[in-house]
Amino acid sequence: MASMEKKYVIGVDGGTESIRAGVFDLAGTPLSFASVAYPTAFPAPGWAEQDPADWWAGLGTAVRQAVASASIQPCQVAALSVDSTCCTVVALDARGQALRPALLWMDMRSAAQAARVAACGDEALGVNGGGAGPVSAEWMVPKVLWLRESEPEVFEAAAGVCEYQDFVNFHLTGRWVASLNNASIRWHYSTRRAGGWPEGMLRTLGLEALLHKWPAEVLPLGAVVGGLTAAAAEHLGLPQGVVVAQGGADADIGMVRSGGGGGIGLGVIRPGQLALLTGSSHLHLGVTDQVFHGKGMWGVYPDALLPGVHVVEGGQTSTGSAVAWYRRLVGEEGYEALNREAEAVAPGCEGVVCLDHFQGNRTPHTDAVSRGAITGLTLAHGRGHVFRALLESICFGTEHIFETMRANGYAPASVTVAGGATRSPLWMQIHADVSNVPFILTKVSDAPALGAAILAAVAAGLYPDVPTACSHMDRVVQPDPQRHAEYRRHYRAYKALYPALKPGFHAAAAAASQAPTAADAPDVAQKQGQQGQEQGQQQGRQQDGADLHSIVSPSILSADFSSLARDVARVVAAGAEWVHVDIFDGVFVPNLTIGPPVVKSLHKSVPQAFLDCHLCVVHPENYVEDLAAAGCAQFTFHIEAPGIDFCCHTAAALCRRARGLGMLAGIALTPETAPDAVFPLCAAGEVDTVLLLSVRAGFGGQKFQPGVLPKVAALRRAFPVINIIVDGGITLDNAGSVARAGANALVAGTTVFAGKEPPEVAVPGLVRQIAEGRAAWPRCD
Ligand SMILES: O=C(CO)[C@H](O)[C@H](O)COP(=O)(O)O
Repeated sequence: MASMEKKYVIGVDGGTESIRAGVFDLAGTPLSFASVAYPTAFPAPGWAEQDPADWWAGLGTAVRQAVASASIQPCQVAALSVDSTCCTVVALDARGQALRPALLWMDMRSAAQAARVAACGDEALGVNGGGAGPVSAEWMVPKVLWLRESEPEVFEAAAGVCEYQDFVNFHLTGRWVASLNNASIRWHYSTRRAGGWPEGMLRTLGLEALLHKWPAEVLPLGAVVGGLTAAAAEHLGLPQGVVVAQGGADADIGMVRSGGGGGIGLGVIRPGQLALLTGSSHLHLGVTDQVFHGKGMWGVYPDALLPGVHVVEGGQTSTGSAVAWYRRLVGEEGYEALNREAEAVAPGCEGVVCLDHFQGNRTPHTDAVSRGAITGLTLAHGRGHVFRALLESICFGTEHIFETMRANGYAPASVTVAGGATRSPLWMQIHADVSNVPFILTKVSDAPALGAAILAAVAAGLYPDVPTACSHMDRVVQPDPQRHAEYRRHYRAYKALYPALKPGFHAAAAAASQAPTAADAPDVAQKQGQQGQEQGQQQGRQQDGADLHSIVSPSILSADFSSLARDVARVVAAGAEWVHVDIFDGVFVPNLTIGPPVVKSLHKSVPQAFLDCHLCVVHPENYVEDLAAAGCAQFTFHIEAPGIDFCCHTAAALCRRARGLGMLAGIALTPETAPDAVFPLCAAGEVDTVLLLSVRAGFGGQKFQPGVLPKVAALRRAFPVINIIVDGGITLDNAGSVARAGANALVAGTTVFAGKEPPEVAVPGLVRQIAEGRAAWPRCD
């Protein structure tokens, strides 16, 4: 029985599976823990939702139980603090009730929105890769963007948008406040920016309204949020007014540790230290006093932990959850049998190699649609091989994160690990062996609850500040050099998996993705793009296997720009079904041409022209709405363009946006790119037209490169009813052979506008050649 004068603090850890409350004395010694589990719904692949009412109910029960089992009186509780999963987003009404289930941190539905956020070019992106990204679907802004686009009525109705953490603090104290920790690492908030909020980014994304929905106040870790309201005190079984301290993201809080005699949290707050927080996921949080950015890692987030203490982050989204998934799949209640079987298997699992991306990859790839895989199976393998291979894949994933951090100049000097994985000596040993660093295991594995407790103690004035040093580690797992050398080989096999499987994952995601919603089509385009929309539906889109057209698309690059409308009207009258508009930005190609204003004028002057716009630009996603509004009828962008980066999922999302605005969607390939790059998109029906460049992009009047012909043939063999258009160096002499290879559409600039024959001869001549070439295609009936 604890003495009546003593004061205690409560640390609450709102996790993925459950909410846990721990009662601690001021030396950081835990007296009791209680936890209440809650369900997660997975309504669609990659989605994950929770009911905030479950968090609140669980909090009350867990705190009451923890206090009761600690055998202390409620009046002895001086303060409490809550951390939570990060970034679990919830939309609230004015009373703080959730308007829909919360989007759990691991929810990846906003992958397309994340790509758009990454492409918005705002300075607030600088915190990741110096602006090069990534932006994860896990984060606040993509999730809110999804909400606004997919459930606009919920977004409109929301009086508040916040995280789990803020929801709980609001109900505990009545104060509407965000955590500096969460806001810095997941909301693009920065202490280094006047006002802190990413206002420019929100404006660019049309999300200004979010500024009024987010909490107006931001408090650092350990600051006093307020006292328990009467209702909250009743719910928790504690006195009214008990101090509530600001918490933050569970893993970050787990890094915090008290000094003097401590044992709270992990104590990872010195430069060079790295905390590995394990649970359903792995989170790797390195401490640095330098602000730097690099590819494949998140942050560095300045002041995210404590003033002057910056965090560099890596993470794996499904680790403990993947292991638990397999255990349930093979019908085991616990891990004993599986551990025994895995121990009997040699490192490398006799060729079984897994990929640990069951819920996407956080770092270094930040790929929401990557998936888990078990490869190398033979009939000789058993459960132990697969289980060990899963454990190894997670350790390899961690090593890949460390390798990326090292490449960016941050080498973890020590790894302090906490959480569920520490209960498996086998797993810890594999981790140490794979990464060749000692893994330090803490005395107390529930680091987040402990970290929250120390914040509560500071807020209650029981400590002057968060101490900076202490290490009460009780076990170090040393790497074995021989096994490490052996694992290097298996690590290479693991690293080869993602690049090999990525095209398949992206093709599957593109195939599974849904049709565009009404929300994808902003008003502006609906108003102004109507005509292009109708044209898009009538001209050239191949539906239900209908016959392809023989299309000539004269490139206005060779037209007389002083009389552009006249030239365009002339070629249309001559029989050009499309008119090719080359939009070059001087960056993706070494030439600068025209943009949406010229398209708009052309559309106005020659409304009957089907404007076949070919964007040789970086970040084509930035122009889709403007071009639709201008009257573009076909939106063709390069798969190689920065912003698309060969990612079929991103490309599919852009095609859907274009189609949602009434345009045909085209994907262009430079001469260097193999046609397979667009096969998944064509197979998924996302594309109307594939444009194959037969010259280097940038200028008209170049010589046709026949290397394009086998690409045309391969594409046509695979996709008999898609538009294939060849662009560059087309003449009346070579058009027939290009069409014979499989093209049903040809771009021709010089030949039509500046050739030997006038457009009235050249256009019908080219159409004829295409028709004749197509007549030679093998019939498939
Ligand atoms: O600019 C181009 C490539 O980037 C094109 O090749 C142009 O659209 C076609 O011109 P031409 O028929 O004279 O080769």
